[in-house]
Amino acid sequence: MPLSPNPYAALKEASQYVRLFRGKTFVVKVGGEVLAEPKLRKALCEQLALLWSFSIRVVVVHGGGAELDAVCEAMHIPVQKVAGRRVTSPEVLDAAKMVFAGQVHMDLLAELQAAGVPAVGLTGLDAGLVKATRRPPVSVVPDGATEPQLVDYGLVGDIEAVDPGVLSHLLEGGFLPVVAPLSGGEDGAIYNTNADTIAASLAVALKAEKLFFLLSVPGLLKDVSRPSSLIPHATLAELAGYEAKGVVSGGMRPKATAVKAALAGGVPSAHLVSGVAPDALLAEVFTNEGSGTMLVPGLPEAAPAPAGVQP
Ligand SMILES: Nc1ncnc2c1ncn2[C@@H]1O[C@H](COP(=O)(O)OP(=O)(O)O)[C@@H](O)[C@H]1O
Ligand SMILES: CC(=O)N[C@@H](CCC(=O)OP(=O)(O)O)C(=O)O
Repeated sequence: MPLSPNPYAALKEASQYVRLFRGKTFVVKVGGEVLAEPKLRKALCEQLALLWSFSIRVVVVHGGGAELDAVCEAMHIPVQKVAGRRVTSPEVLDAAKMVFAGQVHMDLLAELQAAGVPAVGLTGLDAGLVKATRRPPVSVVPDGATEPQLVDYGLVGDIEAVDPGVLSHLLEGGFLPVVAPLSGGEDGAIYNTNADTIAASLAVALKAEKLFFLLSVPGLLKDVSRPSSLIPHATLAELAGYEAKGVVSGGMRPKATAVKAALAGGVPSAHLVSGVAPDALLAEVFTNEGSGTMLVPGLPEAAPAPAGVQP
């Protein structure tokens, strides 16, 4: 929903949220089309720059799954995903290092610099930010199946601990950290860890006010083929209901798990927002109506009504 057409009313509406969120931490996960398409990436970085300029402490976690698929295909490396997570052979991990800590990472940093933001790039290995152990074979129900199957995800890291110290230092210094989805093992190993999972763990460790997932779709949809079936609010219980009905599939599965972990870990709200619709992130932060799906642990509270402005 756009802000009021009256510029002063719009300013008043937004200023309530600016006051509310100044000095608070937002973790923003960016993936999919938003990363790949230069115009969308630029538009996203301009929105992030605005949040940063209002003294909101922003941490970006990026994915790059689609870019890694393309590189693997070009290198004739098989691509296999189960329940939205990648099976990672040593060859896939080598490509993941190039894509996640290289191409995707640099392009995002360059665009943030262009938007006037002092962005600093890190992976989960920097200063022990994301510590992981290799995932043992696990029982998973693949999309469309009813029976679980034993899956060995290979060099995929399950997060054991996060040490957000380096992020806190950067945020204190006014920098905007950008984290790539690679994690480190005790033994010097490097693992591939889903970016949604890293974003949720960092949001909990940083006591973030909000966790955002920017998507190619408008938010959580009742029917993934109908963008108009957007679910504007959901509680954890309602999310569990949608999962049970099979509404949540593919890349939305790790996101649903990440949302549950973040809310259970004390993050007050998680937001599934379009990275494609113009200024959808700003609309989610600065308007009463929002633009995507807001997920909260219990019943959604009424949005704080700005004094003097009708919701
Ligand atoms: N109920 C749902 N609502 C919205 N998207 C869904 C739903 N179920 C499955 N999806 C799929 O999940 C995708 C989001 O995950 P993904 O594309 O992996 O994002 P990213 O690459 O940003 O992590 C959507 O593009 C959509 O195809
Ligand atoms: C283990 C696992 O699935 N890792 C992900 C990490 C990248 C990611 O999460 O990218 P998106 O957010 O763009 O999907 C992968 O290899 O695709």
